[in-house]
Amino acid sequence: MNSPTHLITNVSVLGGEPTDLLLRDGVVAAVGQISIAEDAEVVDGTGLVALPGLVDLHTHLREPGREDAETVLSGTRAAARGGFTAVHAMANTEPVADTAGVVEQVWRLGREGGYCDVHPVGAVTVGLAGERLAELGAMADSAARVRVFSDDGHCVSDAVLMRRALEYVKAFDGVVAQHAQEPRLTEGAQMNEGELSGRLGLAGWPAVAEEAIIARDCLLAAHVGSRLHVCHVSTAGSVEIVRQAKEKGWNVTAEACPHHLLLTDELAATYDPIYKVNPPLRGAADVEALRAGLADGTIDIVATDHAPHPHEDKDCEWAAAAFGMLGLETALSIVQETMVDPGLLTWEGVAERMSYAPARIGRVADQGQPIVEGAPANVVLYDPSVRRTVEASETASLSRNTPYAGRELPGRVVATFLRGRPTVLDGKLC
Ligand SMILES: NC(=O)N[C@@H](CC(=O)O)C(=O)O
Ligand SMILES: [Zn+2]
Ligand SMILES: [Zn+2]
Repeated sequence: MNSPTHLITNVSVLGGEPTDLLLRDGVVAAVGQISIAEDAEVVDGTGLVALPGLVDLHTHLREPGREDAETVLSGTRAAARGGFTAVHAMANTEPVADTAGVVEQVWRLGREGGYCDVHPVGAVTVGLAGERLAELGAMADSAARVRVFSDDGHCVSDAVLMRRALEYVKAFDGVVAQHAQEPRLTEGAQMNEGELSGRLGLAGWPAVAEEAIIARDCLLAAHVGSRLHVCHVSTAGSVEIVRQAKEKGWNVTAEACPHHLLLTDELAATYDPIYKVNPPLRGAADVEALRAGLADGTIDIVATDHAPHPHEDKDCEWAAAAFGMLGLETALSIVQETMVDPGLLTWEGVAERMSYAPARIGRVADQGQPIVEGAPANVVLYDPSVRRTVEASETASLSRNTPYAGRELPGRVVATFLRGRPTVLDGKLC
C-alpha cells in the first residue's frame, strides 16, 4: 500500500532529546534534524514520546463465531487506537483455530483490514478439548506462519499432552503459551480465594492452582529443552517460580496484564461482573510483586488479554457472567500509571516489554524494532502529559466491558503508523 510521507517534528524517541523523524515508503527514512521534506505531511511531535509499534501477544478477536462481541476488523481498530501494530489472536474462536484453514482465515482478515498485523495463535489441542494435539505443524507451515500455540481459556492440564506439545513446537521454533489453571482446584471458581471470597460467598480461585501448573510446565520445558510462555501471571508466587526458572537458565517467558498491575480483588465486593476475569484480580501484595517482576525483567512482557464480551454476557449476576475485560485501548495508559510514573520503568523499558520482547517471543520478524534509520516505520506517538476519563462508549471495540469506565487515566495515543501508513492520527482512526 502506498502511503504519504510523514515528517514528525520535535518528538522524543523513547524519552530522549527531541528530534525529527521522517517516515517514507514504509520505513524510518531519517532520524535527526530534518529541515525540508516538501512532499511530507507534518505532524507536530512537541511533547510527544515516540515508541515502536506495540505488539500484543494475547488478544481475543472473537472471529470466527462471535462477531457480535468483536471482529478482526473491530478488534484491530481498537488495537490501533491503543498504539498496537501487531496482535496475536487467541485460538478460542468458534470454530476453534486448530487447523491451517481457520488460522489462514484470521490472518487474511487482518491483512484485509489493514489496521494492525494479525498473527493467529494456534490451538494446542483439537477443539481446546485437551484430548489430542491439533495439527500444529500444518498451522506453522500455513500462510499464517503460526509460532505461538495456546489453548487459552483452558489449561493444557494433561502433563503428557503438554510435554508432547512442547516437544513438537521445537521443530519450527514455536512456543506453547499456557493458561495456567489447575482445573480440579478451580471448579466453579469465581474470584481470588481468600478472606474476601469467603465473606462474599463466591467460590475461590486459589493462587496454588496457577502456581502448580507454572512450576510443572517450567520443569517440563526444561526437561524437553523447549520454549514455554506463561499467560497472564497473576500471583506473587508465580513471579517467584518464573524467577527461579530463569535463574536456572530455562527457556521460560511470562506476561502480566494491565488489569493485574492496577486492580485488586476488593473490586469483587461490588459484585459488578465487569471485574470478573480469569485469572482473577488478586491482592495488593500480588500487584506489587507483578510490578516488581515486570520492572526487573522476570516478567518479560505486558500482554492485554483483551477479552470482549457482549453486554448480555456481562450484565447479569456475578456467577453467571463471562470472564474477561477489554484491554487494548487502555494498556499503555495503565503501564504509564503503574510502571512509568512511579519510576519502575523507563520508556525504553516500555518499548522492550510491549514491543521488542513480545515480537521476539512470537517470532515476528518485521515488528518490534528500535526506531532507527532503515527500520520498518511502525511507530506510536504518545502524549504522557494529558489525563483523560475513560468512556466505555468511545471504544472501537464492539463490546463495552472495560473496567476503567469513569476512571481517569494518564496519557493518550495521538498517532499510530503501520509501515508508514497512519492508522490513527490526531487520536482518531484513519
Ligand atoms: N481472560 C478471560 O477472563 N477470558 C478470556 C479467556 C482467557 O484469557 O483465559 C476470554 O476468552 O474471554
Ligand atoms: Zn487465559
Ligand atoms: Zn486470554
